[in-house]
Amino acid sequence: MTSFLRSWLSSQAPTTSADVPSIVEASPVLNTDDDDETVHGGDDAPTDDAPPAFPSLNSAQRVGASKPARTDNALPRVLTDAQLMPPPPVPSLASRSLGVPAVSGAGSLAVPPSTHKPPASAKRLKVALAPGHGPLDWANLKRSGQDLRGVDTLLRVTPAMLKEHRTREDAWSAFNGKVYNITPYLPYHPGGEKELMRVAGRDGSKLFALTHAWVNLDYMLDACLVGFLVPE
Ligand code: HEM
Repeated sequence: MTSFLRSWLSSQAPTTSADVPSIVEASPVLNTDDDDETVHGGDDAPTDDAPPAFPSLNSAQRVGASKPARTDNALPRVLTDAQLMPPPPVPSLASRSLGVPAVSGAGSLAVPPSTHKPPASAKRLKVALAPGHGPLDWANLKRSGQDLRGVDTLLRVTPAMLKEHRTREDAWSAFNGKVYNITPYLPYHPGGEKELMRVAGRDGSKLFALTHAWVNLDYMLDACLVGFLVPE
């Protein structure tokens, strides 16, 4: 196209300087020639404001647009069962692995390791109480109004008097200045009769405090109070 214009201009008769160049209306120029010459501005550029062809005539967009487009009326293709992806297998409980390796790192959802370890010293052991001899049964016995003291009135008990009551059928013991008849409580003691009989006929305050100071002895044996420990 450019070479054609040049040859055309040179073939024209020379003009005088007085000649007024005429403005030629040019239509948008589309570079459809086979040659690779391009027009980018310069004297040969089109002088009007017509936009270039868009998309370009040889663009991929125009090529794609030549394909038949789907109309709105076209129904979507329904896939058959064979064409669909098969569903995942149903997880069976039997195939689940229970031996999941434990993750010990922080933030893990794994069950933390058990802290229920047996105590280092197995000195204090509870015994199996006979049926009907649980803590509630003892509480019910105390409320029953049954005489658990074995005495008519509260006594002043000396250590010598205390020493005389040291059999299973007649056991007294002193705890923190108070003397109790421990015989009724023997079958209810969670630590067993044998342990409790260790303090029969004597002051058991020290042993009691060493064993289970948190036990509310005064409340548990209030119905068994015999008297108060006094010096000889
Ligand atoms: C008459 C006074 C006593 C009362 C009222 C009494 C009461 C109790 C109670 C309520 C328990 C259960 C504690 C618990 O579950 O935490 C217990 C346990 C026990 N008591 Fe006594 N006790 C007495 C005296 C003694 C004495 C003098 C000994 C002697 C060595 C003793 C040895 C034990 C032992 C070994 C246990 C079981 C272990 C344990 O609870 O961990 N108790 N006693």
